[in-house]
Parts: sequence; structure tokens; C-alpha cells
Amino acid sequence: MSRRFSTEKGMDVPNIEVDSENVEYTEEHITAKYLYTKNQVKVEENTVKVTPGFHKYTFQTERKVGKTGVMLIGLGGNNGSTITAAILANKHNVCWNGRTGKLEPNYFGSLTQASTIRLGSTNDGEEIHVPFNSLLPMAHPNDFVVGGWDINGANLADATDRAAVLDYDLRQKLRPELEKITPMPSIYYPDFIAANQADRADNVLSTGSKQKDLEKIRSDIKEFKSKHDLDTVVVLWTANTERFTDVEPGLNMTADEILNSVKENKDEVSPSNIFAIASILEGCPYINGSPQNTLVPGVIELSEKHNVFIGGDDFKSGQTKMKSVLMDFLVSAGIKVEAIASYNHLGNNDGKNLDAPAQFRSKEISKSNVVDDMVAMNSILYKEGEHPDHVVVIKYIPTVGDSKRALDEYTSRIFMNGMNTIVMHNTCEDSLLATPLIIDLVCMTELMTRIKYKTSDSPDWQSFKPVLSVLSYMLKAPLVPKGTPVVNALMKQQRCATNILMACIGLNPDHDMLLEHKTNLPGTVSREEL
Ligand SMILES: NC(=O)c1ccc[n+]([C@@H]2O[C@H](COP(=O)([O-])OP(=O)(O)OC[C@H]3O[C@@H](n4cnc5c(N)ncnc54)[C@H](O)[C@@H]3O)[C@@H](O)[C@H]2O)c1
Ligand SMILES: O=P([O-])([O-])O[C@@H]1[C@@H](O)[C@H](O)[C@@H](O)[C@H](O)[C@@H]1O
Repeated sequence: MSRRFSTEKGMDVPNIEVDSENVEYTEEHITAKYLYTKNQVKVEENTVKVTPGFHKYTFQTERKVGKTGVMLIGLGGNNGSTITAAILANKHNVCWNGRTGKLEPNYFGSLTQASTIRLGSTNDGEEIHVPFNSLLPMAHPNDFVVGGWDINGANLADATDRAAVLDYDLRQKLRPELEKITPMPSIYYPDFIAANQADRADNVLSTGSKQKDLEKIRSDIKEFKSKHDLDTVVVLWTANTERFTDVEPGLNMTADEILNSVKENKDEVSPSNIFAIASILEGCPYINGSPQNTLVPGVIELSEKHNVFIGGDDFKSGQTKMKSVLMDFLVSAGIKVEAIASYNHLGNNDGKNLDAPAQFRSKEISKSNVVDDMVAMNSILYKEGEHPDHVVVIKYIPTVGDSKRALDEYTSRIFMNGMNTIVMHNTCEDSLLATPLIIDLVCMTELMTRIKYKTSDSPDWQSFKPVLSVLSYMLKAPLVPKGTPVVNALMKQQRCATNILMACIGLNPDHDMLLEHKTNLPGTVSREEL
């Protein structure tokens, strides 16, 4: 049985209050002492020695959610225009007539806005699940101030019509507000995106140098922040997929190198490199929603020097999201996936840009590496270096527009060398699946700017590491701090995010054991009595 907390419009989400001597609530902060348990493993020849570890943290979260701005690079694109329109529709509860009658706006598909977390159970066995965004004070998308840049100058009303993602009636109702929004001119270096995008580029900066481009973007961010009196600005790339840049000494291996490469106007510095640098220098978190390698070592070092969050790469919205669930299920079940044929066709401008080999290659990389961790976790099935055959195909078929058709075939070896084939057809409404992730990326990033921690070894408050790997759930190719394992399995990523939020209010992670229903549960003890 599970109680339903209504999150109907106008109803507040439940107020979570943790009753523990280890959690303190003040006007400004929630401060929680947390015992982090971690098994330390040591492999000695054929012996695996495991030592249960206990690590004391104190997390502190600022309760005041600041006024949050979102600056989208690619504001006029399918994702950019759709998220802007959807926020307006939700904020003003704009309903519209669809094929099936009156339709209401929602944030379905967003982890932070439409998922729940199991807190535990009551004494009479009632399971209590609460909205994800009720655990800690979080920004609400309705309150986002949205702006940004685009190499195309269409206003957002024309852009949503061009995208044709949202229903016509809704677009018409939102037109008066949307047409007031026009993207700021952006950086356009033709070599980085497909040549077929050239006819879109009518709203480009012409400062004459990459250094001046950097200075202009920095001033755009400054001006946006001050004009709207913002506490936090998150800059997010949802512009076209760029080709990969070279990564080499002297170019972008260190913060100084990449700053010098900008000054020296080097060809290999991409528009997205410049946006990332500008954001970091303005103290604004930068998120890469596309697959290109914007976050080169020099940009990462710059974020570490300035202690500014960065995250990426490539929204995990449909076909890859399904892959990161199916592969986890199959391999965890001891089923050896030996071939994955991953094809899709789409007809939006993203698909048009990906029709060019260099841009497709960026996407192929992010879509292919997603199985690596799941293969690596089962050496019974896969020998050292063994991988499933895995092909990724993307074709551009204008007729289908944003309604991407994904066709996947998983061929696996099963018991006694039988073979099993799973075929899936998944109509991924690309922008309607990706834009809730933009909300989650911004909400989680803004929250992380308000969380500090200290430990028994380091008594000074510090923030999480600048490479924000807690965002992995939303991303195909998660960027992680050096030396960190890359986790792509979707449920592990979701548990990671959920349990970090639970830890920030001093709660235990949900381990699914439900011993209370399998044994006679003993009374609770304090940690000291353990
Ligand atoms: N399901 C999804 O939609 C999904 C999933 C994962 C990743 N992505 C990535 O998100 C990005 C956007 O997807 P989309 O469907 O909105 O694409 P889109 O082509 O509709 O929008 C991209 C926008 O970026 C603009 N642009 C290109 N270069 C720019 C620059 N240098 N500065 C500013 N604007 C620039 C274009 O004019 C366009 O309006 C793509 O890179 C895509 O690969 C999308
Ligand atoms: O997230 P996902 O559905 O696996 O991947 C999608 C690709 O299949 C699609 O071809 C591309 O246009 C989108 O940008 C997105 O990356």
C-alpha cells in the first residue's frame, strides 16, 4: 500500500522532517551528520579481501533557493524552444485542445518534477513515497528565467512553429509571450557543425577574434545575471552537435593552454569551448547536452581552479536510455548480450546536422560507450577485452520530424548456448524526451551549488568536486572526476542521485532488503551502539 501525496497544482508537496539528533534545521541551513558505508576491497592473487568501511560526513544545504537563470546555447532549436514554451505553459497553466480534447501542461519525464522516492514504511506497513523534489529545497522550473543564444535569429514563437514539437493550439496560445523572446547572437565557426547548417546562421557575432568572442559571451552572461537580478545562472549547451576538437599539448591540455589558444585565435578552439570558458570565468556552472568533447582537460582544469561545476555529455533521452536499462537487466541476469544493432532515423534539424560524418561521429561515440561498464561488471560472460558487436546507425528522414524512430535488436547467448533476440521499436519524441532532462540538469546543478560538506579528516566546509558526476542519470557519456568509474546503468545512476539527496537530510539509502518483512525486526540502536 502506498499513500499518494497529491502534487496537484496549488497543493504543496509534503514537508519532510527528519526526526534525528543527527539532523539540524535552522532558518538558513539543513545540517546532517551522515555515516557513509563503503566496502574497501583488496585483491591478492585469488583472494578478494573486503573490509566494511564507515566514513563520517556532515552535509549542509542552504535552504534558500536563489533566483535561477538558465542560459541556453541553441535557444532557438527544437529543445531550446520547446523547454521555453513548456515552462511558460506550466507556469501560467495554459491548457490547449489536442486531438483527444483539452490537455494540461505537465513535467512528465523529469526526474526532479515527476518522480518519487521511497522514504520508508509506517508501523502498519504503509509504503511512503514522496516527490523527488520534496527532500531538499529545489528550484522549480516555473521560476526559471530563460534566455540564451542562437546562430539563428528567429523569435521563440517562430522557432516553436519551426520545431513543430508542441501542439499547434498550444503554440498559438503561447505566441504572444514567445515572440518577445529572441536569442542573442552567437559564435559561429562553420567548421564545427555540418555545412548544411549554414543557411541557419543569420544571427552571428562578428567580433573579429576568439578572445573578443569570449569577452562578449562573458558580458552577455554578466548582463543577463544583473538584468534579472539572478542568484545563480546555469549555462547549458543544447546547440548543434559539434565535431570533436583535437586534444593535444599546447592546445587545450591545461587551463593556461586553452586560455592562450583562445588569445592566439587557434582554429581548434570551438564555439562550445568558448562558452564553457566564459561560463566558468563568470562563476556559472556549464552543462554540455551534446556529445562533442567540449570539456577538454584544459576546461576541466579551469573549472577546478575556479571551483565551478561542469557536467556532460549528451542528454540521455530515448534509445540510449533504454539501452542502459536493457543491458543492465540482461547482463545482471547472467545473459550474454553478443550483438546490439542500434538504428534510428529522425527528421529534425539535429538529424540534419548529424547527417554529416564528423557530427555523426561525435554522436556515435556517446551512443556506443554506454554499455562498457555493464560489460565490465561480468567476467563470467565476457573475457578480458571482449565486447558485444555494437553498431549505431542514424539516418536523416525529414518526413518524421522530431518523432525519431529507434529500432534496436539485442541478440544474446542464453542457457546451454541457446540464442535469444529482443527487437524493439521505440518512437522517441526527441525533444519531449530531452527537454525534461534540461530541467533536471538545471535543478540538480542549482541544488549542488547550495550543498557543502565536511568530514572527520577535513573540518572545513567544501563543495562537491567541480566535475558533477551526480548528473550522470541525464547523460549518455557521463563526465566523471579523474579516477572515478563511469557508471551508465540507469538505475544505479538514479540510486546515486537519490541516495545523495537522502544523505543530505541524514537518511539511510534505500537498500530494498525489507528485512522487517522477512524477519522479526529488532529495536533500533544508535550508531555508537553498533
Ligand atoms: N532527444 C534529443 O533531442 C537529444 C538527445 C541528446 C542530445 N541532443 C542534442 O541536443 C542538441 C540540440 O538538439 P535539438 O533537437 O534542439 O537540435 P536543433 O538543431 O533543433 O537545435 C540546435 C540549435 O542550435 C543552434 N546552434 C547551432 N550552433 C550554434 C552555436 N554555435 N551557438 C548557438 N546556437 C547554435 C541552431 O541554430 C539550432 O537552433 C543537439 O546537439 C542534439 O544532438 C538532443
Ligand atoms: O538519447 P538517444 O535517443 O539515445 O539519442 C538520440 C539519437 O538517437 C538521435 O539520433 C539524436 O538525434 C538525438 O540527439 C539523441 O542523441
